[in-house]
Amino acid sequence: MPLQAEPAARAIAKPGESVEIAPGVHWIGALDPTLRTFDIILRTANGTTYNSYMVRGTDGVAIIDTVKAEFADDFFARIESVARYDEIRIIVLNHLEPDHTGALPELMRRAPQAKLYISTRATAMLKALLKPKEDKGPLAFETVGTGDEVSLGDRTLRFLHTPFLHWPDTQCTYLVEEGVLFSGDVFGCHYCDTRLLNDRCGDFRFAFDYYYAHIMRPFKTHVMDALKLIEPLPLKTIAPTHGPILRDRPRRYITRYRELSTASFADKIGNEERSLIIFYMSAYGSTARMAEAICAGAEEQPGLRVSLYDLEGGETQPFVDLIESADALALGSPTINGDAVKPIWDLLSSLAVIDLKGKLGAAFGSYGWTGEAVRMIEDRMRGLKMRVPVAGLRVKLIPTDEELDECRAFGRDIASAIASGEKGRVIDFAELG
Ligand SMILES: Cc1cc2nc3c(=O)[nH]c(=O)nc-3n(C[C@H](O)[C@H](O)[C@H](O)COP(=O)(O)O)c2cc1C
Repeated sequence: MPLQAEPAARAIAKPGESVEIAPGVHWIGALDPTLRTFDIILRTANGTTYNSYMVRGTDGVAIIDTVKAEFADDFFARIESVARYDEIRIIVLNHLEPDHTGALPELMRRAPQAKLYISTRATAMLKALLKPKEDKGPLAFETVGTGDEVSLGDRTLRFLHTPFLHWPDTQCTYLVEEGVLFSGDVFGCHYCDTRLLNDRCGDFRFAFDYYYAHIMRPFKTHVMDALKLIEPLPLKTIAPTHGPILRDRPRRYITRYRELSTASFADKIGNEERSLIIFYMSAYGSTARMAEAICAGAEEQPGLRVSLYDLEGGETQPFVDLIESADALALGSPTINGDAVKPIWDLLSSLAVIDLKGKLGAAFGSYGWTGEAVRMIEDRMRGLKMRVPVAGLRVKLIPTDEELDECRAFGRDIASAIASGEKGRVIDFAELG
């Protein structure tokens, strides 16, 4: 049974109408059902929504987040169906991503008396976003952190500092009296359904997990910190900025986030040993022979599990979990037209969702005349904040017996670098903020 069966039981998002999702709390967002690719990297099956909310108290109105600029007309029409602009005292921005701040400048023009509430980390971003003009006076905004509150008379908005979910400036906002958590992109997903509510719309579980995997996964440790703040809250509804509003058993989604954030592959299967994974591509077999010799050399190190994969025709996606729990990654590519081959780049780009900082990287490959691939792979590894302690190994055309000995030595050197490094890495996002 839904906890919040009324008043939204029969709600459906219609043009120009808001939807009441809890007493005095209205959805005033926008639907984008034809979208199929979001932020270049994400696919969506049936579009997305830009959820924005209005809270009415005895002492005025608050707007929580806005919508993407192209959908501003829908947003303003929905506001006008439930409030006058001169009633708006508070505008909360849970993070400043353009899909939730596109309509902000126009909202500020229509409701100039309203004050903005943002996290401290959002200050510089807000100024960059709005480019305040000296002659128009200072921006009316206040920075807030965990536990800070703002009152609407009989309604209280309390803020939770939840940085990096998934922007540095992310915060969540909790409506104390109704137990509604306005969670920003946290617990959101790209799924568009006019029925809006999780117990009424279609099955979106795949979209929920997919969104987590691509958007929240890089910030697992921050997800865990945020859950510590969110879990103790009495909750009736989670109101995210994308996808269904989670009013039916909202705690299921918190539990799911905890599951997805705690269980790394290594945690699930146990990983006492250190691990090196070698991936390679080879057109004529030379880089393959190097890879086998490197594998043999590395295997001489006790307590090191070495895996060897030919990327030919293979998918890179299944390897992402494996790489996340490995200590080191060695990539082998021949130089083809002055570059490493595409599957190697595909593998490297698929790793953007995991934290590679401090993980050990090494590169090798056969070449004919210029041999750029190895250096390029090493540069990319460093760009991903991996350590590259052993200089890359190149062999001209077919490796000789002596060169295969060098490959074995290269494998041993990688193994010793793994053995001397510390297992387990500390994720430090401070420099990003
Ligand atoms: C289409 C093609 C383009 C190539 N381009 C380069 C190149 O730009 N620079 C270079 O050093 N070698 C180049 N080579 C030579 C390969 O790197 C060399 O044959 C290497 O030994 C192949 O390694 P493999 O047996 O692991 O495939 C090229 C080879 C082919 C077939």
